[in-house]
Amino acid sequence: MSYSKEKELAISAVRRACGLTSSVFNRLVQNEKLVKGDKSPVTVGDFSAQALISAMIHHAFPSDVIVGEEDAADLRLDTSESTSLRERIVALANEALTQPLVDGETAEWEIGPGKEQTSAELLDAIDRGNYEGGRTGRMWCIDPIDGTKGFLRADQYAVCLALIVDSIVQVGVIGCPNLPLDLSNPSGERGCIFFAVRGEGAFQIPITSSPSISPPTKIQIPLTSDTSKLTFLESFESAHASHSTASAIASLLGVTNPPIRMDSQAKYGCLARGDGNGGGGVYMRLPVSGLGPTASYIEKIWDHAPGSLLVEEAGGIISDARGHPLDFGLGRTLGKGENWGVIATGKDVHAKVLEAVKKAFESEGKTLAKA
Ligand SMILES: Nc1ncnc2c1ncn2[C@@H]1O[C@H](COP(=O)(O)O)[C@@H](O)[C@H]1OP(=O)(O)O
Ligand SMILES: [Mg+2]
Ligand SMILES: [Mg+2]
Ligand SMILES: [Mg+2]
Repeated sequence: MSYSKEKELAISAVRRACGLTSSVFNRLVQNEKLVKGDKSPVTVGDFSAQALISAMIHHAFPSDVIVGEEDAADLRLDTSESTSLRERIVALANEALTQPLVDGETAEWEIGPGKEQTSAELLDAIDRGNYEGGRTGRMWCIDPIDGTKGFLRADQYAVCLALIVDSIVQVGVIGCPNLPLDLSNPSGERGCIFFAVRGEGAFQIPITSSPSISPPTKIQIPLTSDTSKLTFLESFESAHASHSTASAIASLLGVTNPPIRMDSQAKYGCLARGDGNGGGGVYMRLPVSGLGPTASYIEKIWDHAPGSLLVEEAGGIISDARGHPLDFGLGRTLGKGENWGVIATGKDVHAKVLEAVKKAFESEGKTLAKA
């Protein structure tokens, strides 16, 4: 089955959301940030980008369901703080929704100029992301700002969108407004969109372009069997993934390149296009404490769905620390006790990396057997 309409929609929604989040960053004021129940931050950028993407999906594919990170409960409160946040979010989402189409966008299913949505419609669009997930059917998955802490630091973040059909990711798009097109030239042009459709390869385009304006660049993980040439791609935030276990694994593999520490699924884009020193990369995400059923954090599907397809289509393998595939059919998360971290790398070295993970765990007194 071809997913060309879904791909076009997803790229257009992600590009618009990236424009929105970049402009929000420049105008962000302190009281536009909330702290969620899990202590993580959420901004007007997260809410308005989810409203925008969800409204576009609903307009183009009204019967599809959506799993989105954010919900509008805090925006529906009858307080002055809530009212002013709501007004900002509605204005921002409408500004992005009604922007003129760029070359290659299809007027038939874009919302487009003159079609402002009401506040109620946009709050409902955010809450349409409340779907509980599951094994069957077509389901979109939105992380409107992945790496909100990076976003607030003016560092890396990503706007992430995937289409999952019967638990398999079929389309994945990751927009990275602050990522250099060429990581080895950090002062060069910034802003990349990565995209993949299952069976069709992985691609990068500049955020300022669209696939119909300039041909996308096909990207590939470099082939190598020499693990010592690998570059580790790790969370910037040491509370999100263990830097020390990653470093022990890197030593076992003979790695000498320093790790690239970066927020968000931008790491999957860097892995897929071969950033590092030409020897391929490893996305390494292991819990800070506990493992499997005792892990300190349960991974969410929106944090890995598009990245996993990008890696597979660029010639990589993604699994947990036991080598099990990620299961996107268990609900909104990768499953409590079902997922044991995330490890993604080129297919020639994946098995060797898993061997090193096992050894590193053994020396920490942990076992990969299910308790
Ligand atoms: N305690 C945590 N452990 C692991 N990941 C977390 C934790 N808290 C938030 N996250 C999520 O980890 C992702 C950031 O990935 P990375 O660590 O690779 O930069 C984000 O999705 C972030 O949520 P959010 O989307 O709200 O920023
Ligand atoms: Mg968040
Ligand atoms: Mg996220
Ligand atoms: Mg997020």
